[in-house]
Amino acid sequence: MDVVIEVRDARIPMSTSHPQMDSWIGNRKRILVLNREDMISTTDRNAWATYYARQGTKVVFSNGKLGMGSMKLGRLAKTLAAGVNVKRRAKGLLPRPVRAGIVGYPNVGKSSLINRLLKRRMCPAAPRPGVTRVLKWVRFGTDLELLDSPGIIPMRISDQSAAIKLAICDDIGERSYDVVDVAAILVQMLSRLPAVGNKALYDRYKIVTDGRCGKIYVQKLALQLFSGNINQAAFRVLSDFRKGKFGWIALERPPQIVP
Ligand SMILES: Nc1nc2c(ncn2[C@@H]2O[C@H](COP(=O)(O)OP(=O)(O)OP(=O)(O)O)[C@@H](O)[C@H]2O)c(=O)[nH]1
Repeated sequence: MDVVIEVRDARIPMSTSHPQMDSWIGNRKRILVLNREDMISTTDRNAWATYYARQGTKVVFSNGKLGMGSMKLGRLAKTLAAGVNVKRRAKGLLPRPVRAGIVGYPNVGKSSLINRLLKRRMCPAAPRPGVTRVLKWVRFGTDLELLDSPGIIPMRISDQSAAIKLAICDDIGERSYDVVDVAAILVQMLSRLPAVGNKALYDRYKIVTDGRCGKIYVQKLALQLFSGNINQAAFRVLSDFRKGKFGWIALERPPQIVP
């Protein structure tokens, strides 16, 4: 690969950053993509844009569902890797297409971004993690080749808070977490987020939060809507969050900015 396009979930850019990514990328050029930009607020987006600009990191915000950002990504990849063909020409070799590898956690939108760029459904994309299973090269025009890759997660996620956020955002498989525990933590997180708070939870479910125990809240929701089935209640809370029923909000803000 001449350039690596690392895709992260804009709702959780830190938790979707693989601890080994830097060592894998080495000296290759990198473009950081915060996908799902439609799932965060403008304030969140600006906070992340400022943070990365201060670090001197190139970042592209994108929407893999509608295509925003994909053309910019293609252009940037070609520009960053232009040096490849300068070197080839100097050696008397013919130019070749620039090779850009798209990497990142499962379900962050890698395949969707490629499909949007190509304006064709070349790579399978679906609303669940683990859809892409093999590496696949696809050609974009005459001068860019893109590599779609299966989502990668660390063997062990030692940071529990990151693991929970990955579960909440549907970026890891359902079989790897307890849906009730995760929904209970989500209720607590939402009740503390200024952009959501207890009122938004009450408006949606007509249940008052005690601000401490998310599990009791999910149990109450189960009794109210699902004949006591706590799993179904937990799924409802998670799916409401993922559908933006509490508003579009990031679960992570840049380190130096207090949420
Ligand atoms: N709302 C929204 N949905 C998106 C966006 N990008 C992708 N999606 C949706 O998210 C789901 C997952 O997208 P994929 O492109 O399959 O994700 P992936 O990273 O290739 O997933 P793996 O195959 O698990 O590695 C699909 O249902 C997409 O339609 C986005 O920017 N916004």
